[in-house]
Amino acid sequence: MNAAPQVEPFDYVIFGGTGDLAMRKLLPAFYHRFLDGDVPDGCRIVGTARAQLDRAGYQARIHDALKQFVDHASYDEKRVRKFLECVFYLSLDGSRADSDWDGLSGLLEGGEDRVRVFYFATAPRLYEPACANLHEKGFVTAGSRVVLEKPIGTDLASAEEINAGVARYFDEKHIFRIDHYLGKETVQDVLALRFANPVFEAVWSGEYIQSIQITAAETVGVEARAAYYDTSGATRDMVQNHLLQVLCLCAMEAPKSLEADDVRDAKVAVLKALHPMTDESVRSDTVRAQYQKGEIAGHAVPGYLEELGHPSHTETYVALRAEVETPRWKDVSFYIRTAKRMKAKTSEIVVTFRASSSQLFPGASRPNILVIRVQPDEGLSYRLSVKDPQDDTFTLRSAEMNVGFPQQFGVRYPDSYERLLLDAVRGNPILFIRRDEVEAAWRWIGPVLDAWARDVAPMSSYVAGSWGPDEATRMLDLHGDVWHEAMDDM
Ligand SMILES: NC(=O)C1=CN([C@@H]2O[C@H](COP(=O)(O)OP(=O)(O)OC[C@H]3O[C@@H](n4cnc5c(N)ncnc54)[C@H](OP(=O)(O)O)[C@@H]3O)[C@@H](O)[C@H]2O)C=CC1
Ligand SMILES: O=C1O[C@H](COP(=O)(O)O)[C@@H](O)[C@H](O)[C@H]1O
Repeated sequence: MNAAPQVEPFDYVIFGGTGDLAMRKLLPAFYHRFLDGDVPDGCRIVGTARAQLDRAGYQARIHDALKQFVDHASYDEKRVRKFLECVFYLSLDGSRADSDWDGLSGLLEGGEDRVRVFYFATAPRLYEPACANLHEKGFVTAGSRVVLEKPIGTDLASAEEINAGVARYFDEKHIFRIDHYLGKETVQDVLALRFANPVFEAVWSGEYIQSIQITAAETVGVEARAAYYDTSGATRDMVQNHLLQVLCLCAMEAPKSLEADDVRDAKVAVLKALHPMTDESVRSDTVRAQYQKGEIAGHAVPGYLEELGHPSHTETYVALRAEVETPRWKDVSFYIRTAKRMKAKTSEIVVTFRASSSQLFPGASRPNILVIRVQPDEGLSYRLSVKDPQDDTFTLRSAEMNVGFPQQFGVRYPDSYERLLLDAVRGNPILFIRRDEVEAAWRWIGPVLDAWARDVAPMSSYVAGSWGPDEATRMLDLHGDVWHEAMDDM
């Protein structure tokens, strides 16, 4: 049962309402919230983009998108038609003052206090001019707020510029910088696991933990998003935002409370405690690579450069080793890895504990390993040592405790956007990123990107459908660690 407060009717304006994100994620997420009764009568969802399209044409596109992206069990033709009644479309160029802002006024309901969310599902260069127009045309009211998609900028300077630009028109408390990884239930579970379970709370430090790996592996290539991706790469697309946020949740000290700013203070403290990257550490502690042609699930797939059709220095794979310089994390390696065209789609956090110091079973026990399966198959597993039942001596054997959350709770695990879209309506910022977090993350990752741009470390390659380049295996080997997929041999 949802314990969050019911919302009053709201207006939600999606800039970029015809784009990939809106069709694949935002509108299906709204449909799910509608099914749950969280989009009450009187709500308006207004898609905007420059394309000339009428309302019926837009509704037809969404209809197709819901057929494609909503799971079979949740798709109900009658409910879809009802949901589409609250959807409108306006051809609007957010960057132009002479665009149809009056038309937008005409589509919105209510007065000053009605919640109006302006969601920017567009390239970040639109954020400031569109905010300026919203301000100029009188849309900035007590109940209005903006949601900004990532990436905020391509480096620290551009992020600062975008943040400052938006801040001219909206207070920080009305700016919701979305990071959909924070909306994932299993990412939020990191807090519950760490701070609601004394067993884990007690061992969550370098005294017991040897390393923490955070992986987001995808089987897809860059496909229709090639133009965007080639200017971004895996590090800007996934590490600067999603994976550093996950690292913060794994490494932070207990926040004073679950108030948004206490949690954000605790996260930003981690970002500031990351050991700065130098050219030397970029050489030893980073690996970047591009996929070459290969096979995924029995299908031949082209290499990145073939897919792109031109030369490129953009990485589709990145692995990094980071250190958090706080007493809690002395001598602990944090590994972050993400890539396209890997062997399997999986996002997970893998905690490797130090070997037991007990003399009773010298050298016999394998490390305990905790795996938080972010997606798919959301859940937890814990590998521990038990006595081998087939041996009369005290020989040890590994056993696994495994919890699958959807099975345990008998619920569908929602897409992260379902939670985040409504949190913006409720004005609850806990799962959104504060300005200083974005900038601290760029401050840390920037030197890696700069060093790569100067070719301080080489670009490697990996076969599509593999677990990445050998260089990444060697990077861990130097610290006595192995990637999760190779741990069965540990
Ligand atoms: N797609 C994804 O999976 C993810 C995307 N994001 C981020 O979301 C944002 C959007 O991505 P995505 O949907 O893939 O991009 P798309 O290129 O698919 O869509 C961009 C949208 O913006 C509209 N648009 C462009 N210029 C303007 C303008 N001046 N005024 C109003 N609308 C405009 C386009 O329509 P038109 O050209 O008709 O104006 C289109 O609807 C990006 O910042 C991306 O990084 C973040 C996470 C995941
Ligand atoms: O933000 C992004 O995330 C997706 C991966 O999200 P996930 O929830 O499926 O793990 C990634 O494909 C995309 O390139 C990136 O922009």
